[in-house]
Amino acid sequence: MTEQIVSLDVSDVRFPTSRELDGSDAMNPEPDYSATYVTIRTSDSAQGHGLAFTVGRGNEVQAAAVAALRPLVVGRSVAELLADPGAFNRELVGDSQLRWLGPAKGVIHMAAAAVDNALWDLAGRLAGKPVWRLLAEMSPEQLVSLVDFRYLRDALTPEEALDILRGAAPGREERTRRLLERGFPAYTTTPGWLGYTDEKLVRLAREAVADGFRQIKLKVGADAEADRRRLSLAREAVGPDVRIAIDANQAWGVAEAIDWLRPLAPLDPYWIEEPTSPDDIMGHAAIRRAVAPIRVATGEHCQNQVMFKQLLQAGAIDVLQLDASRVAGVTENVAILLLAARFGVPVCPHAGGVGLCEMVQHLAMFDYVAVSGTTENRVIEYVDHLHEHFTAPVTLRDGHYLAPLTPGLGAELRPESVAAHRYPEGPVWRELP
Ligand SMILES: C[C@H](O)[C@@H](O)[C@@H](O)[C@H](O)C(=O)O
Repeated sequence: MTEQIVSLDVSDVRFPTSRELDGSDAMNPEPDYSATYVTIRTSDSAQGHGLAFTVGRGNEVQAAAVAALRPLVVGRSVAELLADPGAFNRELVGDSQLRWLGPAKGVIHMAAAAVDNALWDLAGRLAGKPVWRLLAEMSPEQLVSLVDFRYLRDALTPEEALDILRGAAPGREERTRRLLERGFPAYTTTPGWLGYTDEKLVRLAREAVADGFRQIKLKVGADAEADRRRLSLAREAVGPDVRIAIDANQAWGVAEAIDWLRPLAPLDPYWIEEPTSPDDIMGHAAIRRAVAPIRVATGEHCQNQVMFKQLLQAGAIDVLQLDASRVAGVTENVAILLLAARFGVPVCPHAGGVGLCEMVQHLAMFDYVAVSGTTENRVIEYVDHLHEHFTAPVTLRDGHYLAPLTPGLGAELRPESVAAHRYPEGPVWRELP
């Protein structure tokens, strides 16, 4: 393989979801879903696609950050990059000038995610495999070579990572067979947005159960009395056996979270998600101790593998919600899956955004086949927004994600959708009142 990467294109694509869906939560009253959409092309005309999910105006800043990574990518040999994706990821994250903007956090880290994911998409397409399968067929040694252990060794050594992967190796084929047959369990956030009326919430909750979901999620944190009412309506609608997770999107301080959750406890919420600042590790630990048996979940705004390491070391979470575009792509997520396995904490990926369902399914499925080896207490989030814009949208059956078979990572947007939603010149935006 002598090809080179010849271009890296960045598009600012935005969907006016706040007007269409009212998909609001306590911290995002106008969530226009946006994607900083990345396409890398090789001299042989192969392509790889990645994206960073942002909300509305945030996409402007995000797109500029991805463009700043261009010199690290264009002109590089494809063979060299694919031979050692771990080394390439360390270059993206460790660039001696851009790391000043992080290091390894925020907009510049999400830019690295979009580029890393585009490279994995390219790798999957060249191999003719979906990325979950590409990863699941790599040797334990190859997988361990993806991980940057520099700041992880006190919690996870390369030897321990190898042991986890070698321990899971014998069952890989059987689990792949089961995955292809049944898919991976999902939960749905579709009924639970704050902007929905009680009637809509009840109708969508019932529909979710009829569609085979065994868990739904409700947004909370804006109005304590409304939360109690909505949770009891949802509980009545789904019955005692379907799990109801609740998500505060960082609305509370630590003591406030504990107080707010007390009257909700009799309604048996399964987990409380993002109860407080995503950076507050000790705060999450204190909330977890106070609200058990309600589980504490977080991760969609967790900046990097070092923060996840500390959340795990501090015993601060029961559920780890990795995100495809927040940390530095598939490569860093492999490290996070290994950390979670080391601590025995289930991974339930965050997917409430554009393109996240399409990407995170690969990570959860790889985890099942080759890392944790189980789907017990593991569910991938599903939200029914915007899948029609993707060339290979997710498929759900009976509350399960079916394993994707299309080569790559799934982040490719349909060219017509990009043209229509490009900001600000796309017709969808020009025609809005
Ligand atoms: C603005 C977004 O829709 C968020 O509300 C969403 O990502 C959410 O936190 C989730 O857990 O799905």
